[in-house]
Formats: sequence, structure tokens, C-alpha cells
Amino acid sequence: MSPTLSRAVLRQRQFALRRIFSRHASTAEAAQAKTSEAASKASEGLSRAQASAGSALSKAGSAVGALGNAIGSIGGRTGRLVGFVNSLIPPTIHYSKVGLELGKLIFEGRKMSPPSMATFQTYFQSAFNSIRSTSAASGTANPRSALQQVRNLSTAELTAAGVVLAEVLGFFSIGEMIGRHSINPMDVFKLLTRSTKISRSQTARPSNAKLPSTGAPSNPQLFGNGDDSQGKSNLGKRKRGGAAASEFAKNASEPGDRTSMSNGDTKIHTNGEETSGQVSGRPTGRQPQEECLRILRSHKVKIVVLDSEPKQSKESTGLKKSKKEKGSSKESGSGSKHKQELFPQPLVSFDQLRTQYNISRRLLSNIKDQGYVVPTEVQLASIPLLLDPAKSLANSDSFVDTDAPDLLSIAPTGSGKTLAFLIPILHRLISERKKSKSETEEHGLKAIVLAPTKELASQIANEGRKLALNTGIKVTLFRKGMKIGTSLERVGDEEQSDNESDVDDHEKRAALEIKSHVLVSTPLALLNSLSSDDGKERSLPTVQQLVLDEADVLLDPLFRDQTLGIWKKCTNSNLQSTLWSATISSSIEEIATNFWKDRRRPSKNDASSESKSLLLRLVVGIKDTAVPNIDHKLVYAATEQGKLLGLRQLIHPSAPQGEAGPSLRPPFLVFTQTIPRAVALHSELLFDIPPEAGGASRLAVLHSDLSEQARDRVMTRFRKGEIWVLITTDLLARGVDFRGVNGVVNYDIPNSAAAYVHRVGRTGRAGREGGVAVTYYTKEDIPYVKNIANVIAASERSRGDEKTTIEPWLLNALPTPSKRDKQLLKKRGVPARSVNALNGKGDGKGPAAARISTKSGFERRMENKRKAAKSHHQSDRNDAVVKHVLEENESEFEGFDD
Ligand SMILES: Nc1ncnc2c1ncn2[C@@H]1O[C@H](COP(=O)(O)OP(=O)(O)OP(=O)(O)O)[C@@H](O)[C@H]1O
Repeated sequence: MSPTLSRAVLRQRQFALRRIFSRHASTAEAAQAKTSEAASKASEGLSRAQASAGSALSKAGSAVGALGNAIGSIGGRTGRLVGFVNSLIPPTIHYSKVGLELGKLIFEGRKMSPPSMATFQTYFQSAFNSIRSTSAASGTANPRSALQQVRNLSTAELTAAGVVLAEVLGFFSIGEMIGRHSINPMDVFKLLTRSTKISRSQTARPSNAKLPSTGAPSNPQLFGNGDDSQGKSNLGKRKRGGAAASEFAKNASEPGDRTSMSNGDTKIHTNGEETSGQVSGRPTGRQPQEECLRILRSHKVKIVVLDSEPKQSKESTGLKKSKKEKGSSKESGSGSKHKQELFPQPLVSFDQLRTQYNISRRLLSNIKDQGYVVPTEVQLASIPLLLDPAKSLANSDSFVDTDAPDLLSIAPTGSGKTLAFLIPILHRLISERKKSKSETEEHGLKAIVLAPTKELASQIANEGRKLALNTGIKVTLFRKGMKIGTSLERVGDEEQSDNESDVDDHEKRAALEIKSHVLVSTPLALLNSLSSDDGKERSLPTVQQLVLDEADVLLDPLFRDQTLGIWKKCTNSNLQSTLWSATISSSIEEIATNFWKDRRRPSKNDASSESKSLLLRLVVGIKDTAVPNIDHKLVYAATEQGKLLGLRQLIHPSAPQGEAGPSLRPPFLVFTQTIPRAVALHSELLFDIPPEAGGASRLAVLHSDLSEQARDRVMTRFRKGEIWVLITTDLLARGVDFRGVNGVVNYDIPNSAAAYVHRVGRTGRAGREGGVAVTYYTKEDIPYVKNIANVIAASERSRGDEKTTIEPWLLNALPTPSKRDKQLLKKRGVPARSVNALNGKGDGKGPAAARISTKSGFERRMENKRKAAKSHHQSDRNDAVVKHVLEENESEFEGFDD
């Protein structure tokens, strides 16, 4: 064959190869699309890192390609061979990316597992054998015979070989690398773009490590499914995983069906008719009280009657003493010595909402559409009680004769309290709507949910809208400037907005008269709207249900007057009030109970105030303890500089790990004590994430001094996974639900044990495993850190760990803060880094001790500008974001010591 002819044949083969590659590429892209669809919002962030790595790979590929071209121009046989190899590089790079995505599946513990070394070897066994055999080696080493062999191959053989080679290279090299070594996306990025050598010891993580961002939790329940027939707590016996939970739900009873519900070793038989524990004259199809008790105990749920209406005796409220009550049961809080314990029918599956509590089909399907299958502990116990207390206590020795008990509910962070209060509200409104004959009948505002922050209120309203979809119930986020409408005509779903963007415009909002069945609001915005310009105060007589979410904050001095002000304006004598939080101290409980008693005291002129009422308290788990499914790390950093170094190590996971510091993967939240510190920390770290991985756009700050729109924007970007590290204040410490947050960093220690519980509760939501909470403390924090150490130790013990990460010597060595110290800390935070200290008005230890940056504000800004200019050359897109961030930053942050 002449050289011209062989060149033509080679070109033809390359063309055929490219066609096949592009066909395979589209299949691969479809697979990739499915992968990213399955990934959770937060893992989108991670995929982006990997995509960055992919693009870096491509760049590297083109560089190699260019080199190949240069070599190819050498000419002759060697040149052609090099040219052929060169043509294989782009598809190889492409398939490497496919391998990378497959590796991601492996890495994230999805359906695939990495191929074993043995499988790998079988692919290459023949090649290995050939290499070992000298004769074969000399044969293949001869370029003339190698070229001849290539020429003898048919086009089909050649293309097939090329595809297999590219796939094998791509899958095994990158997929195997990521899957086997569990390399962090950031490490991959570094490995591929900066040639950073990452030793196995630095990158190796337990192969079974699960991250909260890796998708839906298999079991949203935190406790339970263990045998607890003695009614003892099952500390340390928590069985996790989907099997137990789904079985729990699957076996839930249907009316008329004889089913057996397995709850660990607990067997409950129900048949839609009488059960062995059935109490004559009461509704049937229920579990006997002993079984209810057993389930509730195994899920660590306890419900007691805090107080019944003062003027009514237990006889008249229909409340009987249970056997247990007759024994001595000592409870703390709100003054009462003995508290009646209740054992309502637990809700073992959401299907029971329809079969036993007759909720609307639409509401049930909306619940299911959200992917909720197994009720969490707080839902399991509270929803039946709120939907129909008499029915839920039907087979119990204790039953209550009231339609709407008031409830104080204390359940861990991320345990689904929102759903627990929204379902009963919506059910009641839907039922009333059905009962009303006239289409035009005035319905009015029926329910109010109060939350301490706009972010949380917005989240609850969104959740409410999803559940109320097509039910005819309107849920509205109430914002500053809105007015409550005086009447409410029948509202259709078309009037519902799926998000709050339609009310972003302040002017429009000012004129907006809200007509809604359910309002979700912060207390001040709502209270202000109730006082009219002529000085007249409006009340809310139509409101039947009031929810205080994060009730301990709402009843804290900061919000107390506003919250109680609204509560008082809900003048309906049948108002049902429910209070929810992960932490409610006995003093807050007392305030709530006293207020409740005052409200319930029958007034002389109002006969209807003689209504039957009851205040219940529901506790899930151990009060005021962090969820058991997260890992806590308390790190002594000595100084502010030590903390900064520690945080930088977290942002750059390739820095030495292990003893030097804990490992944490983005996305994560970083909490500071004050707004200026959050802004300063953001400014300090702005350029720590390399531009190729998104640079400054991956980092953001969120605090209450930002405009509402800016706050919404950051929240949306963080939820989408575009932001990896979000620096914030206690504004985001409560209630806010980011499903995929892998960790929380307390850059500044929280100002109370409760604040710690809530901050770290932003990870490990709905039973997700793998969340990490890192808390740094310095010399200045030592007087205050014992409370936090105690919470960590209690949380670790609550999951059955014999040894906690808090060494006993440390607990002994740390000083116990006095009550006054605790109060001051709660009010002002650690004095050395309070705003006063930063302004030089403190105890003289600040601002130097409290300064985050190693540089002055001016120096930091100059340096950031230099870095921004440099990054301009690297990426236009990043530069735009950086510029924007810098502008936003500069207008807010003037530095501490300029
Ligand atoms: N039954 C369930 N199954 C699975 N996930 C659930 C269930 N109920 C709620 N969730 C999810 O759990 C997460 C936490 O719920 P929610 O925000 O209501 O928790 P919370 O108890 O109010 O937490 P916090 O005390 O922090 O406010 C949400 O993402 C929610 O969608």
C-alpha cells in the first residue's frame, strides 16, 4: 500500500471512529442526565465540582492533543502512529468523563459498586501474559509488525477496539480511582488540575461513609423499632435503615383488613373490628393501650396532660387516671407534681390518615407526592391527637373530651414538626369547607402560623402550599406592608402563588389586602398590620388555630410581647394553640402554661368560654439534646487565627486531616456570633475556593442586614447547590431546612446549649446519617464551653455510645458557668467578640483578640481586588460573580480597624 493510500485509509478509520464515538456519547449523555436528575440539590454542587474536574480534564486533553500534533508533524511511520494515538485522545477524554460520572455513582453509594481488582485483571490478563512472554513482547515491540497488524484489522474491528479501549480506560482509571479511594470532588479537582499528590491516607474515608447530601433518607425516624416491652427506653438500640421503617409503614392496618403490624419484635393485630384490647362502647379497629404504650415507648415519645381547665374536675373533662398515673410518676416543669400520661393510637402509616381519620383524598395524595411514607416520631404521636383526640385515645384508659387540645411539642431538629402541625390545620379547614353549604359563604382567616424569621416563615408557607394544592385552601406568606382582608370569598387554587416572588415588589405589596385561610408570618409584621392608622386595634376573632413554631424563641424576651400580643388578638374562645420546638426550657414552658391558663379562665360575660380544654405536652427523645445521628467535634483552636486556619483546612480537604482537624465536605454552614464577623469572615475566605471550582461564587454570607431580595437570592442559590459554604449568623440557626447540608461549623461558639442544638440540627435532617458538626473554641470561650460539651456528650450517649468524644477530664476541667454568666452569654454572646468589643468599648481585650482577619480591613479589600483582577484572566464568569460579591461586600463591610 502506498503511503498516500494508507493515509487515506487511516483518515477513513478515524472518521468512522468519531461517528461511533459521537453515537456513544449521546447515550452516555442521556445516562448522565438521569444521574443528575437522581442527585439531590446539594449533590448538584458536588457534581459541579466533578464537572469542573471534567472540563479540566478536557483542557488537559487538548494540551496533550496539541503536543501530539506537534509530534505528529514529525512525519513517517512513527508520525502516523502518533497521529493515530493522538486521534484517540478526545474520545478517551470523553469516556474518562463518563467514567468520572460512573465513579460518582459508586462514590455516592448508589446502585453500582466499583469493579474488583480481579475483574480488572481479567480484562488485561492476556495483555499481561503477552508482556510477560518475551517472544510476544519482541513481536509487539517491533513497530513494523505492529503497524502491519493494525492494517490487517477491519474497520469494524478497529472501531470496536477503540471504543472498548476508551471505555475501559475511562471507567477503570477514573471510576476505579474515585470509587476505590473515595476521593473527594475537591481532591479530584486538585489531582487533575494542579497535579497535587494526594496520599491514600489523606483521602481514604470509610467506604460506608454516607453523607446527608447523598439523597433521600431511608428512615426518617430517629428512634424505635426495638423491643421495649418493659417500657424502658431503648437507648442505643436504634435500628436504622429502610427495611425496618418501610415494614413499619407497609404493615399498617387498613380498615376491614386483618393485618399484622410488625414493629421490631412488637406484633400488633388489628382487624377493623374489635381487638383484644378493645374497650366496649368505644370506636373499634384500634390497638389496645398496651400496644400503644409499647410503640410510643420504643419511639421515645411521651405525652402528658400539663393541665386541664382549672374549673373542671377530671371527671367532668372525661379524663380518667391511667394505671400508670396511679403509681408515682414524677415529672419536672410548670409546677405540677403528677402528670397524667396519655397513650394515643400511633400513626404508623400516612394511609391511616384516610382510613382512620378520614382526611381528604387530595390532602393524602399531596402528602404522598412529597415522598413522605413513614411518619416520624413527632408525627406518629401528635397528628392523631390533633386530628381527633377522642378517636386517637379510644382504646386507652385515658380519653379526652375535647375537640382541640392545646399542645406543647418538643421534638428533635429535623424531625418533621412542620408537617405535624400543617396536616391537622389543613384537614380541619378542608372538612369545614366541605360542610359549608353555600359556595359564597365567608370563610375568613382561620389559622396563623408564627415563626421567628422570614426565611423560616417562607419555608413553612411553601410547605403549606404544596400540601394544600387543589384543596381550595389558601396559604399565604405574610410580609411587611400587607393587610389582612376583612372577608374571604371562596378562594381557588389559581390564586395561590407557588413562591413569594409575586410579592417581591414592595409597592404592590403595600396595597395588597391578603385574603387567605392560613397566614404564615413573623410576629412583628403581623402585629403591625393589626394596628390601623386611626389608632384602632384589630382583633382576629375568626382564627381557630394558632401555631408557634420555634416557640421558645417566640416566647423569649426579644419576641415575647409581639407573640403574646397576637395570641391575645386571637379572641375566639375555641382557639387551639400549639407550640413547637426542639428545645423548650422549663421557664418558657411555665410562661406558656400560665398564659394558657389566663386565657382559659372563664370570663363572666362569656358563657362559651366554658369550653372543654386541655393542655398536653409531647416530648420526643431526651429534651434539649442534639439529634443522635450527627458526629460532633469540639476543637480547641486557642486563638482567632487558629480558628481561621482550621476553617481553611475544612475548605481545602487536601490539607492534612485526622489529628490535625476534622474532615467536612461541602455544602456546609458556618455560624458566627455577629453580623460584622460573618461579613469579615466572608471577605477573608472569598478567594479560598479555586476559580476552576467556582471560586468566590461558591461562598456566600447571609444575615439580617441584607435586603430581603438578597436574602432570598442567597437562600435559593444555596438550596440549588451553587453555594458550597454559607457563612451566617443565628438567623439561619432555627427551623431552616436544607436537606443536603453535610455539616455545620460553629466558627464562634453558640450562646447557649439550645442554640447549639438548633445550629447543628441544620444537618442530619429527617434521620439522614453522616452530618458533622465542628465547633471551634478559643481561650476566651473556655468559661462558656461546658454547656456545649455536655450537650455533645448527652447526644452521643443517647445513641448508645459508651465512650463519648468529650473526654471526662475535659468536662471536669471546664468551669461551670453560673446562671448569670449563662444569661449574659445568651444576651450578648462571648464578650471578647461582641460588637462593643470590636468597637473598642468592651473589656479591653478586643478588638485585636476578636479580629478575624490577619489583615486590616483596608489591606483585605486591596488584596481581594488584586485577586479579583487576577481571576478575571482565568474566568470571565467567575469575575462577574466576584465583582458583584465584592461590591456587595464593600458597601457593607468597612473593616474593623481602618
Ligand atoms: N415523614 C417524613 N418522612 C421523610 N421526610 C420527612 C417526613 N416529615 C418531614 N420530613 C422532612 O424532614 C425535614 C425536616 O422537617 P421539618 O423542617 O419540619 O423539621 P423540624 O422538626 O421542624 O426541624 P427544626 O426543629 O429544625 O425546625 C424536611 O425536609 C421534611 O421534608
